[in-house]
Amino acid sequence: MAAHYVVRSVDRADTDTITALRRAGVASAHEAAGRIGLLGPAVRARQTGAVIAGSAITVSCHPGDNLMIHAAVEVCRPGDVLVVTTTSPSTDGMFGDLLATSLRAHGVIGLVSDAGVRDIAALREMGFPVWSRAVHAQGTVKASPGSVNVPVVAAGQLVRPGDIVIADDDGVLVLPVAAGRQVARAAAERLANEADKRARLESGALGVDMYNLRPLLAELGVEYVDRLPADGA
Ligand SMILES: O=C([O-])CC(=O)C(=O)O
Ligand SMILES: [Mg+2]
Repeated sequence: MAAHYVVRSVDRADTDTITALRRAGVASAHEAAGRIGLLGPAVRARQTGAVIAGSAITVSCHPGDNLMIHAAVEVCRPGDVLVVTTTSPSTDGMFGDLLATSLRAHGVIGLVSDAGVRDIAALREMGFPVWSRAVHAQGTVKASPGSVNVPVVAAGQLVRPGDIVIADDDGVLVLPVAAGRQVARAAAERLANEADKRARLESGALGVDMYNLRPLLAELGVEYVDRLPADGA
């Protein structure tokens, strides 16, 4: 039989790095990281406007069974984000407002789940942000073993315990702790640079000039014409 573990100790990123990455948001941090780390878009925000960043507590559950989510609560620390996966695909509603209440009591700031959530109105009402593959009322049991704080794969993305999780309306990004500071710095630079670009675009500047794209378009054989040539070619 496979071994199952609840691992208590997790190496987390420092608070300043996590705060800087939350400010950057998913898209900028993802670019700054070299366009890596995103979960697939099937795991999406179930509310509007929530932005979180924290340390991953990972949970590997049997499909249709939330036993290990309950087991995970006591190893969480304030600022953590619970990342739930199942060992085969499942959209069952294994998480709802009761589990959210329990997690919040232990300082957890949000849930990322490769499975389903339910009680979505109550979750929105209480302001506990969730990113999930599905919203589905299907009930689950507490019967099968799994693990807490082992590496998992969520929506195609490897997540290790303690990884930095950033989530907002654009999706969910996961970064290794070791990369955090450098990505936070690069993201801050990007944002400063974007402020300048935004101002220029606002005043009517064209991207093709700002980014010097006209030579590239010409090199790629893109021709400017007043009307489509008669043969359409
Ligand atoms: O209890 C469950 O199975 C999941 C749920 O609905 C909750 O956490 O409120
Ligand atoms: Mg419920």
